[in-house]
Amino acid sequence: MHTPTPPGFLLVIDGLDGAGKSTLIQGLAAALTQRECVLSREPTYGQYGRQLRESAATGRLSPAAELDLLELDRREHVQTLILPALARGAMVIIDRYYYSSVAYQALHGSAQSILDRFTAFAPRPDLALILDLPVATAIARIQGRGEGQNDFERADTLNRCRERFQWVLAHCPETRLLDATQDPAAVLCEALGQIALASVARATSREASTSAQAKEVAWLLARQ
Ligand SMILES: Nc1ncnc2c1ncn2[C@@H]1O[C@H](COP(=O)(O)OP(=O)(O)OP(=O)(O)O)[C@@H](O)[C@H]1O
Ligand SMILES: Cc1cn([C@H]2C[C@H](O)[C@@H](COP(=O)(O)O)O2)c(=O)[nH]c1=O
Repeated sequence: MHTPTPPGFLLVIDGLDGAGKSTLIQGLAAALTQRECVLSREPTYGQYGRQLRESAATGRLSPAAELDLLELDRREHVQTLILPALARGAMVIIDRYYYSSVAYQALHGSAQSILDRFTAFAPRPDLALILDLPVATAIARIQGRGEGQNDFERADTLNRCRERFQWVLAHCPETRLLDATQDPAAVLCEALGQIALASVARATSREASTSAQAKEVAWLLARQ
């Protein structure tokens, strides 16, 4: 006898500022109509996330304070939105996750230690697509939106972040590189293909993944 279908599917879209994450997520939400889709982003618009967003415009916090606020924000996000949505079987699509912390905050510390800090309480995605593109292209897109660049969006910072995303791709098996220089329709098509592959992989290892993810969700819920 089969165990029940695993609950939920956690999809993360991550990458540099201006890579096209929001554009891709809009396309995915329009295409993925078969099941409940919950869209979210980090930093969130909760109390801690708003403080982080304000600091990007008004002056960066110390690295330690930034990491502490990110942890508070992510813990609240996991507890109030991500785990409940996964538990009821939704597809949760997040614009940025702990890969961004490794990319941006690891400028001040080891990538592995930051990854360990967040994987200790935040569920591992079923699939994380890292949108990759040259920094000059990302900056041109940011400028094309008619916005100024904030402190996170300078070329030297973004070059180091791009290298850290390569580290993430090499160390996190659920991540896949997506060539973000393609036109938006091609990016969407490739993303849908990756989601289909990840869904099939889960369906074929149904019993193992059921117990693994269901246990992880239950364990994380119990610890909140
Ligand atoms: N594949 C693409 N090709 C060309 N332009 C794109 C592509 N995807 C998005 N854009 C454009 O690039 C700009 C940045 O896109 P978008 O806001 O989706 O990026 P983002 O990764 O969400 O950025 P941020 O992290 O800064 O919020 C927008 O003007 C968007 O229309
Ligand atoms: C999750 C997360 C985000 N950041 C930074 C990266 C971006 O510059 C901003 C968010 O801007 P967006 O336009 O809403 O994508 O926050 C970070 O430094 N660390 C993180 O973990």
